[in-house]
Amino acid sequence: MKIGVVADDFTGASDIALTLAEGGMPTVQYVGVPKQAAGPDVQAGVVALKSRTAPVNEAISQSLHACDWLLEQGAEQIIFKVCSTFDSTDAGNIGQVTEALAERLGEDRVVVCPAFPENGRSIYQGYLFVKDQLLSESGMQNHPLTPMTDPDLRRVLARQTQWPVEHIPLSAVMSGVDSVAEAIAGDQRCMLIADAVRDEDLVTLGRALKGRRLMTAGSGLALGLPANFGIAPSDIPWVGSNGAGVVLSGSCSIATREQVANYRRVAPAQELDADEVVAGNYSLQALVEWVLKQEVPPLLFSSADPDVVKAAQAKHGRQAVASAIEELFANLAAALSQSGVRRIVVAGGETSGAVVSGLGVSGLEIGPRIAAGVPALKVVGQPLALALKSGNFGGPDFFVEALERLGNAS
Ligand SMILES: Nc1ncnc2c1ncn2[C@@H]1O[C@H](COP(=O)(O)OP(=O)(O)O)[C@@H](O)[C@H]1O
Ligand SMILES: O=C(O)[C@@H](O)C(=O)COP(=O)(O)O
Repeated sequence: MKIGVVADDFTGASDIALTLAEGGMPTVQYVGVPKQAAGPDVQAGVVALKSRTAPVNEAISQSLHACDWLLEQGAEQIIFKVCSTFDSTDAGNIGQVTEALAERLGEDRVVVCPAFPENGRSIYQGYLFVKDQLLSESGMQNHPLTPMTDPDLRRVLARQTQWPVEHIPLSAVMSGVDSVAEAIAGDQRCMLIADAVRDEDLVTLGRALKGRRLMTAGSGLALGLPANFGIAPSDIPWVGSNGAGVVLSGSCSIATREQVANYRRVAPAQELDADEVVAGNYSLQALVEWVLKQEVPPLLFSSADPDVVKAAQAKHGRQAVASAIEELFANLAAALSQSGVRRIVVAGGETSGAVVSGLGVSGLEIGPRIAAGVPALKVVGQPLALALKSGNFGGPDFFVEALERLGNAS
């Protein structure tokens, strides 16, 4: 293994796994820290955790455990994969986990760069933009678990770490590899938010990071890394899994809500109401039976507008409602797969974490892209294909495209 990734959620893990696989590295996504060694051919290992919203100490211990396993597999470089919208709260935990990993790896100066231009996430003057809007005006200010209300990543990160936070401006990045290397060099330990607005900027940063032990990043920064190991881009083979399909959507992000609205027009759909979920009023068996009798892959969704989400949270508590919905999706996925469903499209990072845990998956083979940041996935040892879609990724017809892609041969 050359590159090891500690990913703070499951959609994020498959996002960066796709970038590394497209970059030519045989890549496997692990679900949690494996008990056994990685296969001898794996060049990039991505350990998917569900630590993004975990308490700081738990996130640190899970991340260190993952890092240690990756180092044991021979990883020369560790990426702490965080969200391209820097999803976190003032309590953490990107800063604290970065500190802990840096101490473990003996790294004093850590570049932090969540930019992902292909999906509209760029960083300029330390501010994160989503397309043409500041992060805090992009809809992410309404996220159910990690509302992002401050677009200045230097301030956001400074609230999560004792380390000084510095900045690598776009002018330095555009000046090339040497100028970035100069900005990274220094005696004082710090985290450096790096500007990047184009893929070329990420490639420059990636080249300047050759030999560094740690970086904290979105999937974009991985664009430039395989080349540091002399590896060239390649096509990813795929043999799809045909059979019954379903879409499970627990994401309340803007892109997902549009995808839900569109898919409802062409397929049977059932909304899962948060109050009813918390009250335990849904029968798993009835939902499974409903899915199995549909001719077109149906949609089950709890995705709702911000005012509906806020009302449910005020009534039941933010974490309680999220956990109840995640548990229902996890149980549903397990029951559906046991009943013969072979293609599952999931929308939402936390939701994906719950679903994959419910399915009892240990590893995922990375297939070709369905959309930027979203690969087709094959479950190791099960006849099941998955798509784990980040809340804000994918075009308006993503669910149709994903179901088709999962079923097809490449
Ligand atoms: N109707 C709802 N009310 C309150 N919380 C919800 C509702 N639907 C989903 N959630 C919760 O919101 C969170 C969405 O997060 P996630 O799945 O990561 O989506 P995204 O990828 O858009 O961030 C999950 O924890 C989910 O259980
Ligand atoms: O970097 C990204 O945006 C994604 O890879 C990611 O982490 C998405 O998280 P969710 O939006 O919570 O799915």
